[in-house]
Amino acid sequence: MKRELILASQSPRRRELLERCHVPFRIEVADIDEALNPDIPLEAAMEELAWRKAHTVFERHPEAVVIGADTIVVLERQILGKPKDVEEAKAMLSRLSGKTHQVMTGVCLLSADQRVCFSDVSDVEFYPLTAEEIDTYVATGEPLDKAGAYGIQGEGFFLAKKITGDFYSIMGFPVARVLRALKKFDF
Ligand SMILES: Cc1cn([C@H]2C[C@H](O)[C@@H](COP(=O)(O)OP(=O)(O)OP(=O)(O)O)O2)c(=O)[nH]c1=O
Repeated sequence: MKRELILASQSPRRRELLERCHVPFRIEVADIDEALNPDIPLEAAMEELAWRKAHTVFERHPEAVVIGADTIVVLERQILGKPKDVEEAKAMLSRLSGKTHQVMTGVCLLSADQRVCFSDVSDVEFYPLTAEEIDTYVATGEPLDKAGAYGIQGEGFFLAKKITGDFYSIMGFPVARVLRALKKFDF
């Protein structure tokens, strides 16, 4: 039996990257509390959060294959999520300036008979940023819906000096790894 594929994400980046896989899918957003479990290692907590997103939608469609994902930025063991306003975006970028941080993405694929969850970590080194560069970038509006207040794929291209890891995972979706994991599912 062929199953329907559902992406449980409102992220336009995840939709765009899954579209590259040439597999039919639709989107249904899981509106959940995105708090991370502080009692387990961060990688495991990211996988659990991705699982919660996928499972919320899977409960409504138990015949489907559902994908959930979540992305955070980690600087010196502190988590940077999405900035709540322009001031917080500027503060986040000032903290990231001249340093190396991690971008962690948790992914979970779920069906009635299978569950594949993993997390993927990349290192990103930023150039030292001037206050003017930060102000100009924040004025584009791009940082506000993004973990760590930047989008490497967009106007934020000028921030990073070095990336070690999967570029697409930094965008929010390690698409090659997801496609490989999807091959185990019948849909
Ligand atoms: C670091 C970084 C993050 N991001 C984005 C990816 C994610 O959309 C966002 C992190 O927020 P998430 O909570 O992972 O995702 P979301 O709220 O956009 O969607 P949903 O919860 O429904 O799945 O930051 C970029 O687009 N580029 C980058 O370089």
